[in-house]
Amino acid sequence: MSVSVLGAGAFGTALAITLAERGVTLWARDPDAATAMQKTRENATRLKGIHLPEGLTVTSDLTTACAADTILMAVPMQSTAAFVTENADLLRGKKLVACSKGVDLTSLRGPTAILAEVTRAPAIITGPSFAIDIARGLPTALTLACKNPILGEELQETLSSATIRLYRSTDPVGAELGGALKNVIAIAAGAVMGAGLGESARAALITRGFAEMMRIAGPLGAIPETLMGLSGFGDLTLTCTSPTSRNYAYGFALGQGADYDPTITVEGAATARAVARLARDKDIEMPITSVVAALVEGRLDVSQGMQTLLSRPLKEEI
Ligand SMILES: NC(=O)C1=CN([C@@H]2O[C@H](COP(=O)(O)OP(=O)(O)OC[C@H]3O[C@@H](n4cnc5c(N)ncnc54)[C@H](O)[C@@H]3O)[C@@H](O)[C@H]2O)C=CC1
Ligand SMILES: O=C(CO)COP(=O)(O)O
Repeated sequence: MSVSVLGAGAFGTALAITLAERGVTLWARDPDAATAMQKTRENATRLKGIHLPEGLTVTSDLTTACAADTILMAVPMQSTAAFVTENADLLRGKKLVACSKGVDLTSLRGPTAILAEVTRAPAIITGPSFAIDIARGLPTALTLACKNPILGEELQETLSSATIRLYRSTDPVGAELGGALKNVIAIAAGAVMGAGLGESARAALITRGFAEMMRIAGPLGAIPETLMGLSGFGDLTLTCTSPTSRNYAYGFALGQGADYDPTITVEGAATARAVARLARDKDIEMPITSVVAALVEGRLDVSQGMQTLLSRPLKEEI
């Protein structure tokens, strides 16, 4: 099975590094960046100081990259739909594995629904994993979800490595929702810490945020229990507690009233807005997600957001 990774950001590059032993092609859209990476054996903008092993070839030629039979899609969520439409002929019928986390703001779809336009059983790799940890060869466990159990097993074999342990699932919708929704809660957790509201408040937000994740999972077609695994609870734990997370760091900046570099990928910002719409359409209560959407859109500040959450009517925990 030949493998390519599309998208030479931090995560795409990290995944390609782990697959280099078996041979892998990494596609970067910028020809100059691709040439520099191939020559210097480093992705200096995203993973400075990490060596790109010999088995990893970088190209900006998409046709060459898409000659592989298995393709990992690591372009950010909000660019995925346009990318798939533009390159449908190259992607059609391939074994496609989504690697992004989020919900498309225009169509309100997750990555596997978008990939399903061009392939029958799209898979997803998701779970607690900072790109830098993967690139350094630190141990990581992730979920590999695919509706087709035979293809899921094949991908699990191909994409596991000495340091990445992949657990199989046949619920790609649940796996992708876990990864998408945890980023929204991570923004909230960061905001609480940035505003100095304390670790107890953060623990409450993580727990009530997880309740929201579970509440919307079933109505969106997921098996809710999937979100109790690596792709949901696991990634929620990592992202809500680490300043390495861009979503957490963005929330932290909001909490402090500080600026945040708009060129940094923060998937939870658009996803909060998309999920708030889905929740409204389906009449599902998601107060934390709604507050994060309002923070991102500048309709509330953190103290107003917290007041909104605290002033809700008292209720049973479940
Ligand atoms: N960085 C991390 O630790 C992890 C990231 N992810 C997910 O991976 C996805 C990608 O994130 P990162 O690699 O971290 O982002 P990044 O910001 O490091 O890189 C994004 C890359 O995508 C490229 N890109 C942007 N728009 C594009 C388009 N229209 N066509 C082609 N290429 C395009 C950019 O040039 C850049 O190289 C996100 O959904 C993120 O949630 C998942 C797990 C870990
Ligand atoms: O998804 C991630 C870890 O699993 C990376 O999180 P950030 O996108 O918030 O940096």
